[in-house]
Amino acid sequence: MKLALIGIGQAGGKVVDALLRYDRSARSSFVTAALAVNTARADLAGLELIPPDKRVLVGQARVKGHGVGADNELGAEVMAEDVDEVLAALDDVSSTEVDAFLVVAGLGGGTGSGGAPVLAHELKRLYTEPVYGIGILPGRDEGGIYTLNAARSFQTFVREVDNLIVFDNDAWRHTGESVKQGYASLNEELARRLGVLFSAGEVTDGQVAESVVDSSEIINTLASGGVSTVGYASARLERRGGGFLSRFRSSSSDVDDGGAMNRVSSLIRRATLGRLTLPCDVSGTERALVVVSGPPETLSRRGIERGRTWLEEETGTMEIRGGDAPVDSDFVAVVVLLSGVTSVPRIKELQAVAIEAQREGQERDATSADNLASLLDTDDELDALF
Ligand SMILES: Nc1nc2c(ncn2[C@@H]2O[C@H](COP(=O)(O)OP(=O)(O)OP(=O)(O)O)[C@@H](O)[C@H]2O)c(=O)[nH]1
Repeated sequence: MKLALIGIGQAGGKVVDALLRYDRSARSSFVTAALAVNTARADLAGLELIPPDKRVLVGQARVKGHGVGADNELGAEVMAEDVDEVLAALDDVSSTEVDAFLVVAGLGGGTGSGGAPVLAHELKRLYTEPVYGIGILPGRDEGGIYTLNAARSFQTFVREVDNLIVFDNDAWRHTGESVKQGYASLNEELARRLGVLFSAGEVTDGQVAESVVDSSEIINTLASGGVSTVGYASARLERRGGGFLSRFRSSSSDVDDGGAMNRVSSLIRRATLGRLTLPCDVSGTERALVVVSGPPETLSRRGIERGRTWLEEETGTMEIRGGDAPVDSDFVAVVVLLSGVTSVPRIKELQAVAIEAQREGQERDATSADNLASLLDTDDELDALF
């Protein structure tokens, strides 16, 4: 599947960099265009793989390249003011080369949190291709403002995109490690999962899949809308004698042997029941997609079928697509995309924060109205005196 990636804010830019790194190392070429947008000049300069002419500084007139300091209303305003500059950087991307747009942002800060929904809205207005979001939730230890930003931005972002794939930093923090210490490994983890998913169907090294996952299957799975989460599991392969290439010359009787079948079906279970990018109860899933990637002889169709049947029971949905993606690798990897998940404790928690913030805002407004009324009363009394 061919994607145009747009990373907004620091987290967004770094995740897009990580996706480019995956794309190059796996020689998968699912990235057609990659763009970084930020209000902070230094964050753009710190990126590695996004070409310098595809790094767009917005809000210069307002914040002079110094960032918006976690003010996501300001982040939204500067994006709205400078959105034409961002769209101009996408001008050379022909929509025939792109199957979808992917807008990536950390939802706890200011630039990405405020800007991503605004840009997604514009992209949807201008292009017919789907616009997906990748939203990164803050760690609980990052403080109230990050949680509040994420709570507000999440609600808007999910409305503006065709599907929001969520990564919860909090669920991925290693014990004793702050979220910041682990960013590089978190980004690599997310890039690996999305990389396997989106590179499915893109021909690598002339390998042909038995039952290809093409872009329309990814699009149909994500068409449930709402929120998605991604699971992953992999197994290292034992090298057989006769050198690396001999694995690709195995006879057809090896192709669907019991070992390969069990390996694939158990990887599908592990990917689903292991740590998801956004932990949730999988029984509230609307649609799912399974991608099994590895050397051709390890891609057992019966294993995929068995895994799909199990996933149908586990998720309660019949809308499960699946297929393989042959690659020259020492691993078999499985990605499970669970789309339209509804039973997500972390989202419920954020919604409660958003409702509470709205209630406090209304109370504050009501209190200021009361104060105003009492001031008016005083004025009336004063008027009465004179
Ligand atoms: N997974 C991941 N999360 C990140 C990364 N960098 C920052 N974050 C998270 O993203 C949120 C902050 O967003 P940033 O992207 O730094 O902020 P910004 O959008 O640049 O906005 P401002 O700095 O306020 O202008 C926090 O919750 C961070 O934990 C990263 O490289 N990977």
